Amino acid sequence: MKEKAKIKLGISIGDLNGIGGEVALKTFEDSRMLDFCTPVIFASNKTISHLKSTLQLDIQFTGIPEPSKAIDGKINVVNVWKESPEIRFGVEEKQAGTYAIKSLRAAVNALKKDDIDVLVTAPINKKNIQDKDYGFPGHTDYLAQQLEGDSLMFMVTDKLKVGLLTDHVAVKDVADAITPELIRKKVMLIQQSLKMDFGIRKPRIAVLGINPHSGDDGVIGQEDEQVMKPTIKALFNEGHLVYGPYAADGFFGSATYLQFDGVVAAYHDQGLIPFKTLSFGKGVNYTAGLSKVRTSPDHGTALDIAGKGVADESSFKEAVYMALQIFKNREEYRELTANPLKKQKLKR
Ligand SMILES: NC(=O)c1ccc[n+]([C@@H]2O[C@H](COP(=O)([O-])OP(=O)(O)OC[C@H]3O[C@@H](n4cnc5c(N)ncnc54)[C@H](O)[C@@H]3O)[C@@H](O)[C@H]2O)c1
Ligand SMILES: N[C@H](C(=O)O)[C@H](O)COP(=O)(O)O
Repeated sequence: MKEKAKIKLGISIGDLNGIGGEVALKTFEDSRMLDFCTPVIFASNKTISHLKSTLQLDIQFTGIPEPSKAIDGKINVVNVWKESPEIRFGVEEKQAGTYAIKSLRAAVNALKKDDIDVLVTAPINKKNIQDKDYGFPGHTDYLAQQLEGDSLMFMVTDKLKVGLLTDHVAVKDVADAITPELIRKKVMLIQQSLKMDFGIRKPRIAVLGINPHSGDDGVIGQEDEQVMKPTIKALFNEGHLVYGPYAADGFFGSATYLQFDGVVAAYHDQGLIPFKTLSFGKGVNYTAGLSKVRTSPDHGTALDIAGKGVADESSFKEAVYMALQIFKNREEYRELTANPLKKQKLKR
């Protein structure tokens, strides 16, 4: 029987002065990882050689002329640039951001052309990536523009999956941004992702309130009364297993989150502080809702430890596993939903 082709996993290298290259390469120091996928790193042979020797990494890689030529069983490197940009670990500077975006653009182009199947992004610095051609606060917004679908910032582990109503939005703009339409759209994206990407048939979803104590019946702000409650009730009445709004502090403090398959947080830090506190190093940042799969570790560029060889690659490894699992789950979901009768097993 013909062996199924390995999933091609693209990697954008992130900020060159940060820990992205280190955690990505450390992940593939364990050659067993090549049994699960074929990695394709978007950077250059010289840059990867430099990282390898400076950080004393035990990897072998192969330069390939283009992503479609990736070889199974190898760590493939595409030459996105020919020059050797200086790597100055720990330094926040424009040049590192420029190369991060070159790598990301090349990887996303390959993803769109199906030269790679999934993408794992190493962290970028939001300030030094800004220029006239790239005006996004992070990967999520760029991918939303480049790929089909509506994006959702979804932070995931086995036990906790937190999706955001508003992601890279300034706190002063959060309340105005949260409308019944937005809540409905994001809740539906979370529900669909839990079904299609994580194989949960009837997901239970909790929504967190915007204000302290979900507003205490209108004593502290009106948003929970006027926007959150009626929208959640309407969704529930339509048959969706959506509950809330829950006061965020007690919800996490009492571990109520364990009773739900997904949690909807109103804004970035409401969701990401508990998420990272509970699972830093094991969590994955997944961009749900789009036509292609992109994951990322749960940390940033960590300039304070860059180049020291002490960065922990666990979350990057989880991001790799999760991208592969979601890709497979989506294939299975497509098969099942394309012809639901075909797969049913008759019980006699
Ligand atoms: N996916 C992404 O591109 C992404 C994600 C988060 C933050 N960022 C960006 O990264 C930059 C720095 O952000 P930050 O300082 O808030 O967060 P950070 O995650 O980079 O660092 C926070 C702390 O955690 C430590 N840390 C992070 N990853 C680690 C690892 N793998 N092993 C050991 N220690 C680790 C750091 O040393 C630091 O002390 C910002 O520009 C931010 O926007 C990017
Ligand atoms: N909020 C994300 C986190 O803390 O992990 C991070 O900034 C990355 O965002 P993008 O995936 O949009 O780059």
